Amino acid sequence: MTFSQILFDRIEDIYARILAHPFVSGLTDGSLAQEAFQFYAVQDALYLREFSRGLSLLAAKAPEEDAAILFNDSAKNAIVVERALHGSFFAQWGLSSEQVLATPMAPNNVLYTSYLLRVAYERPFHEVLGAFLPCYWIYWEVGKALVSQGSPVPVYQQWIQTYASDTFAETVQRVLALMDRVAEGLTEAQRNHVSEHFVMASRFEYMFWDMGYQRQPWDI
Ligand SMILES: Cc1ncc(C[n+]2csc(CCO)c2C)c(N)n1
Repeated sequence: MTFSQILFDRIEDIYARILAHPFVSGLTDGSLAQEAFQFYAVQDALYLREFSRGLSLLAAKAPEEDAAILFNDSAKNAIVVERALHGSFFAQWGLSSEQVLATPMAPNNVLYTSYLLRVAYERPFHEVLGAFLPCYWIYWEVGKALVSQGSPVPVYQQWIQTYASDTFAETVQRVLALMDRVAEGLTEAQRNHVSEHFVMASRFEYMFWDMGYQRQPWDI
């Protein structure tokens, strides 16, 4: 059993809850309210800016050149994807970049991005990798799970295809291979730290979809 398989076993329940969440099932059956998807997409643009900064830190800590290339590319890509969102989805909805970037972050988005950046600034490479891995892996798994059903809503279909694409699959497989290679040199205690970050970030992935579905307000 590879280390990444052990990691995925730890989030089996979280992953099942993600697939069953009405935000995710609503993408394929078309029942997800457009307003909830819009809320999610705006929050995701804000998330991607922070995530990209975290990836730059991960690249700076990379122990080998190939890993540095992978995460520097990904850091750039997260910003390119954020801008592409502005150019397509947001333009269709009549939202300007200024409006999107002036939107306050919702509570679960603050939680998730603050956690990622704290780990990225403070912890060693293997732990940062554990925290950033669910972002790649869960989106790929969800993309693969949804693509055969597709969506009657063109915007949702476009979203599904992004994450079920071969180019995205290739990136995720590289990150997974790196995780397995890095794990070979870790002690049991170090592996446990990786696993704790992996589980925590996976919880935040669930909470991010739930944030979109609820259009999560600040209660105070
Ligand atoms: C909450 C949230 N989690 C994961 C992703 C997916 N994702 C974002 S950046 C990136 C790698 C670099 O492009 C990946 C896989 C997302 N969009 N939003």
